[in-house]
Formats: sequence, structure tokens, C-alpha cells
Amino acid sequence: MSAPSSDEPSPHCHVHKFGGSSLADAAHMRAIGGLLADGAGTRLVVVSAMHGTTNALVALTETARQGRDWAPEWENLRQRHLQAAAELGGGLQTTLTEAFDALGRDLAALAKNEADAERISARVHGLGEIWSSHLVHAALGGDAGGWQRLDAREVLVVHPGEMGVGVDWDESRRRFAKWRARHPGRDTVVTGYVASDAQGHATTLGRNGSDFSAAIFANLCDANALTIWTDVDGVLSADPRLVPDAVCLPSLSYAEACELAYFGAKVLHPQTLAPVQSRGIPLRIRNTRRPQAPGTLIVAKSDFEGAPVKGLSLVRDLAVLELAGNGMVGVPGTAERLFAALHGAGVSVTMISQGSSEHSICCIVRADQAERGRAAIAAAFADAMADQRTQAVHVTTDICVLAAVGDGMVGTPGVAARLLGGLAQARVNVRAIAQGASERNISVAIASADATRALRAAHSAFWLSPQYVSVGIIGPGQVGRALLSQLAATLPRLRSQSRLDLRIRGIGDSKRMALSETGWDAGIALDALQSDAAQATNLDAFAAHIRAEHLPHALIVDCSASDAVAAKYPLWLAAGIHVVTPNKHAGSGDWARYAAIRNAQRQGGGRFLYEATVGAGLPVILTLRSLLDTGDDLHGIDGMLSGTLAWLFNRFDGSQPFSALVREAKALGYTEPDPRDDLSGLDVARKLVILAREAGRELSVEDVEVESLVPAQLRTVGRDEFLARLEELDAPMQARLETAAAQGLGLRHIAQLGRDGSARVGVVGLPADHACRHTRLTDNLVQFRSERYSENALVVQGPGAGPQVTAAGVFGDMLAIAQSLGAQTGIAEARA
Ligand SMILES: NC(=O)C1=CN([C@@H]2O[C@H](COP(=O)(O)OP(=O)(O)OC[C@H]3O[C@@H](n4cnc5c(N)ncnc54)[C@H](O)[C@@H]3O)[C@@H](O)[C@H]2O)C=CC1
Ligand SMILES: N[C@@H](CC=O)C(=O)O
Repeated sequence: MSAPSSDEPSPHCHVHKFGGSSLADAAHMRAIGGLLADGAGTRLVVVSAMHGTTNALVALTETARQGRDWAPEWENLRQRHLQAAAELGGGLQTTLTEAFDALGRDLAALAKNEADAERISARVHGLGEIWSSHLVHAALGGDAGGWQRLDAREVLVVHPGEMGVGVDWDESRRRFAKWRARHPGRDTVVTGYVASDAQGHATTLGRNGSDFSAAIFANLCDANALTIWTDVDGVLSADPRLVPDAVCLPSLSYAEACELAYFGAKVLHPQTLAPVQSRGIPLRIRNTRRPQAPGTLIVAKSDFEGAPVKGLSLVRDLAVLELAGNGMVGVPGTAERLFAALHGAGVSVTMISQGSSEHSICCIVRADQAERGRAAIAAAFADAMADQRTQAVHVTTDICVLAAVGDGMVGTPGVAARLLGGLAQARVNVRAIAQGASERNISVAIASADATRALRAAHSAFWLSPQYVSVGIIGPGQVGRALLSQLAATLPRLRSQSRLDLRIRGIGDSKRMALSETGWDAGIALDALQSDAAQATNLDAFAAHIRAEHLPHALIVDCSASDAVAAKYPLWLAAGIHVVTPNKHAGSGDWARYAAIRNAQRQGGGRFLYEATVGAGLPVILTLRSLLDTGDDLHGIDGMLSGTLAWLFNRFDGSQPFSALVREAKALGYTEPDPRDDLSGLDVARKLVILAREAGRELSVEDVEVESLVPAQLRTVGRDEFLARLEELDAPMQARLETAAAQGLGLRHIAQLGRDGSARVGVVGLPADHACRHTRLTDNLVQFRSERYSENALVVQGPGAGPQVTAAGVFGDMLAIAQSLGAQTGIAEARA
């Protein structure tokens, strides 16, 4: 299409276009005046039909042509328009009544087959714009308000062609100039979508052609700006119904907008760009419902330095036609013959791909044209097929084309890798690939069933950080809540200063769970659990949501003390979900499950980090791993592994009953959910088992010699009853304290793992100069004795219990995993 420039540029002129959603009723039409308020110069307002009208008109013509009863729908339309006219005033009742009468006569003629059906249908299809132009003219104040009305059929001359509707620019410009001369310098409401053909018959610019009308008029006026008002914020990076993370693009180049429009981004009619591009007219898409939003600006060169890919679009309902055979190799004219056949059959080709071997050529066509295309190619290559130079045409249906578009792709290495990497991660098979030499568009043909997953995965690959982690938090108890508050305080800084993007997309306790597509701020994630959107906890559904295939990485943080949750780890790890936990059940529980966890990791599944299970936030497991990984030989581990018991024996001097101290330790969040786990020595035994297994020993809790402080009569009662009868601990503990004191000893709870595999936990009396007598509060003290540290043990000491320090240990593991991710290099770096 060529758009010859005008000899006499118009004065300042701003063209606005309003779509059907902005013209739903009289109230919407009145609101247009406010949207036009700012800006100087002449305004040209191009209008679509009222919402749903064009569809109704198309249906009416069909109904009439089939001889069915069109009157009810005609009456609906009539009432709707008359109602708007009544609300707007301006004396339009007669005009519209006459117009609907004329429509009735046309429909009657169609029904009787009396007239040229095509011509009448074309005229009828465009009536919605004629009616809405009257209504909007009245809404803006009519003639008295300085507005005039232009029926585009008077000036716009078009001719249908193979490449769409073509504009007769010379004739249209001449007629428009003449019209302008008769109506100088006034604001104008113009009908969108409609035009005349060379014979003067009413026609249209094709479905959703009002954008195109607006661009044509912007060109004819040599406008300074074109604004297309619609019901979305602008051009989005992908269809938001399919990609919840889609973002509004601040700006696009004409070329990018063209690619996106042709590839299905519904916000712009594909032919809209050329008339504005040829004159460099800036086009802005804005939202009538959110006029404060800046929208998307489309100009010659976009200044938006975002990702190299600006947008992704999807074309559905396609099919692959493939012709293969040795007889095609090096034979000039094969492609010409194939495409001539498709042309002859009126089949439009969406995408083409041929490998350099020339052994096969494939093209993607509309599904409803596939059989026609196949037959045409088969006929054109009948001779070659007969002597087996080519094989039969292979048709694959249920195909979509996903296109990644952006000027920034030009000359940038790594874009295709990122796209294909994202698709591979989402297990999307690519049937064919095409990239033109313009490098602005990479298109891949995929199975329709994979379309949404593919779009989301590609979007994640370009728009999300490679260190984006989809996080699910289980067990928002004391530790879980402390973790959430640490995340709330820290994640914004991590996001802005590095690429780490931990998104909490799920939260669940023993009863309920809540899931989010885009994630919540950590500070409000707990609220989601209380909201109506929360549902009954289902750990499998929770994990499936967190491990969404379109997202690069998934992590479940288990802050419960539940064995049932730990039982899921092997499955989750095998599915590639990373697991971080302070829950000791997996590390110290059933050996077969522990082995399955290790196995899943070895097979390339997710990572399992559980530093907080021993010593809370202290680097106990890290230290042990470092000794072992660097080849040291571990002789034994001993010390105090319970924060609760350390705190209790630091405080227990007989001045307060032991039971009161236990209650205080529980209130401070030091104890296990059931404090008997601490007092029985089970919690410490679990920690010893975790350390022993880390060191490669096949130890289980049953192998540990454990001394319990829980009297026999309290071991099997319920937790609440145990807490109510805590005082039964007081007498035996007091006696024990006094016996030790009489020997000049202090009580401490000690764990020991010997070189021979022996393991023991229990209370001992220690002299005043023993290291464990010089700890404070909840201090753990872990001594590693090894080949290198034989004379003098390697000691890790510090607070070993409490929600904050435990949460910090969990958070540290989360960061360790997130920081190890990001295998995909940033395109920006590659460009540099
Ligand atoms: N408190 C501390 O100082 C330390 C605690 N830990 C461990 O941290 C974990 C949490 O401890 P706290 O926060 O003190 O416990 P808590 O009792 O305050 O919280 C446990 C949470 O887990 C949830 N939960 C229980 N069963 C569940 C299930 N089947 N499915 C989903 N959620 C479930 C509960 O609803 C609750 O929200 C425990 O495994 C504990 O051993 C580890 C190191 C130190
Ligand atoms: N209850 C435990 C908490 C840490 O694991 C302890 O007191 O050490």
C-alpha cells in the first residue's frame, strides 16, 4: 500500500478512534468528551459501531438471506439505538427511525432474493458505524457544539485485493480535501469501517476495520497524532487471558507492532500501521476505562530498552503441509511449483520452513484450508509422486504458531536459545521453526495442545528473571511466620539489586491452602490463607501448582513438623522441585525414604537443603559437609544439640519449678510443637541421625541410646494433657539437680556420635570448667573431631532454637538454591 503525501499539510490535527466497547451506551458516548478534553487543534473522532452491533448486522443479513425471521433481532437493535438517542437528545429519533426502516427494506429484499445480495450485505454490515456516528455527534454537542459529521463513504474509496482492502489514495485525498473545503477547521465525527468502492457502492474495510479507517484519516489529515481508545491498557507482551504475568508495553516500533498485529495480537488491525508509518504519525493505544494509564506508544523507533523480545503471540487453528522427497534436492522451481499450487487454490501461507538439504519443504496454513492445499500440492506434484521423486503430502493438524517479536532481537545472540530453552523446559515439542532475515520474528509451530503451556514458558523465558523461583510455603507456624516476615523485609531489595525473584505462589497449613498465579507479597501471603479463595489442603495439587511447567524453577519450603509432608519429598524432588526444610522427619526418618530422597537428587531432580534441622540458623551441616567434601576423616561429633534443653539447664537452678521453665521455653518458640520431642531426647536423637547420615552412616533413631526426661505415665497421653500435667516433671528433675550439685556438677543435655557408630543422647553432670557449662541461653555447641581436628575439636556454637534464627537458616537455604540457578545467561549481557 502506498500513501502519497499531501502537498499542503493540515494544521495541528489529532485523530481519535473509539471501538465498540467504548460506545456501549449513551453514558459511554458522553464520556468521550472528557477523554478529548486535553490537546489543542482540530479533532477527528473515528467511531466503530456500538458494541455487538456489527456481529448483529452480519447475523441479520444471514438470517434474511436464509429466509428466516429477522424481525426480532432487528427490533432489538432498533430499540437499543433509539434508547441511546433518547438519552442523548439531539433530535435523532427521526433519523434513526428512518435508517432502521431502510434496513428493514434491505432485509426484506434479501429475504425475497430480489436484489444483489452481496452489495446489500456490504452496505448493511457498515450501518452500525453510520448510526453510532450520529449518536456520538450528538453526545459531543452536535453542530451547536462545533462538531460536524462525516460519512466516510463520501470520501474514502477502496478496492478489495488479494492482500486485503487497498485504498485509492489519490481519489480519497481529492474527495477529502473537497469535503474539508466545504467544512473548514471544525472538529469532526467520522464513521469507521465503511468506505465506497470505485463504482460508488458502499463497502467495508474488513472486520475490525475501524482502526484502519482511523489510520487512513490520520494520513489524509497529516495528523500529529492518532489515539486508538480501547478497553485494554495497551499492547501487552502476551494475551493476558493465557499469561497472567503479561505486561503492558510502554512503546513499540511500527515494525514490531506490525509483526504482533499480523501474528494475532487483537488490539490492532494488521493494516493499521502502514498509513501512519508512511507519515511517521505517532500512534498511541489507550484505555477508556483507565485514561490515566499511559498506554502503548507506537513510533518509528521504540525507546523502550526492555527485553529483546517485546511480545509473543499465538495463531491457532493451523496445519502443517509437508512435501518431502529426494527428487526435490537441488531442483530449481520446486518451491515455485508448490506455492503456485497453493496460490491457485486460494490457500494463504502463514509460515514456511525448509532445511538446507532441500529434502523437504513445509508450510503452515489455516486448518480450514489444509485439505484444499494438500490436494493442490498433490495435483501439482502428481508426476513426481508417481515415480517416487517425492512422497505424498503429509498433513499435520491441530497446530499453532507461536511468534516472538522484537527489534532488539536483531543482531542479538541467544534469543532463539532462550525461546527454545523455555519451550524445552516446558516439554513442548517444536514441529517447525522460521526466522526471517529481518530477525524481528522467530516463529515456531507446535501442537495446539501445548499452546498455552508454550506461550507461558516463552513468556517466562523472556520476561522473568532466570532466577525466578516459584515458592510454596507449607506450615506457617512460628518458624513459617518468622520466615514470611523476613522475606517481606528482604525480597524487594533482592529483586531490585539482583536477579533473585522468589515469588510466593502457594501457602498451606494442615487444613487449608491458597494458590496464586502471579504470587503475593510475603507480607500478605498469610491473608490469602484466611480468604475465601483458600481451599482444603491437597499436597499434590499444591506441588503441581508450584511446579507450573511454564515457570523456570520451583521450591517448596516445608516449615511443618509433619511426617506426612516429609513423605512427599522424594516425589517432589524427582519432579524437579527443590525442597528446603527445618522439619527433621525426612532427614532422620525411614531409611528407605531417605535413600529415595538422595536417589532423586542424584538423578538430577531438585535440591534438598535442611541446614535448619540441626542448630537452627547455625552452619552445622555446612561445616560437616565442608570437612567431608575436602577429604577429612570424621572421628566423632559431640555437644549440645538442643536449644530448648540448653536453655532449660542454663536456667534450672531450683529457684523455679522445671515445669514453669518448659512452659516459658514453649512460649518463646524454642520447643518442638510437642515439647516431649525435646524432653524425651527424640529431637536431639533425630539431629544426631541427620549428622550421621550426612557423614555417610546408615544410622536410624532406633539405633540411638536415648535417655528420656518424660516420666513413663506422660509418654502416651495427648499433647494437651501432657502440657496440663507438666508439674509431674518437677520432683524428679529437682532431685536430679540436687544430686548433681552435691557433686559440684551442673546438668547438661549432651549428644555423642562415636567413631564406632555408637550414638547416645542424655543428661549428664559436667564440671564447671567444661565447655558446655560456658554457654548462654539456647546456645548449641557442636564439636567435630576429625583427622585434621583431632587435638582440638572444630566447634560451632551459637543460638540453636527460636523462630527467628531457624527461619534465617531456612532463608539461607532458599537463597543458596536461588543463587545457584540462572543457567540462562542474560541477553543484555550477551549483547554487550
Ligand atoms: N522452633 C525452633 O526453634 C525450630 C524448629 N524447627 C522445626 O521447624 C518446624 C516448625 O516448627 P514450629 O514453627 O515451631 O511449629 P508450629 O507448630 O508453630 O508450626 C507448624 C505448622 O505446620 C503446619 N502443619 C502441621 N501439619 C501439617 C500438614 N500435614 N500439612 C501442612 N501443614 C502442616 C501447622 O498447621 C503449622 O502451621 C518443625 O519441624 C520444627 O522441628 C527446627 C529448628 C528450630
Ligand atoms: N526444639 C528444638 C528446635 C530446633 O530444632 C530445639 O530446642 O533445639
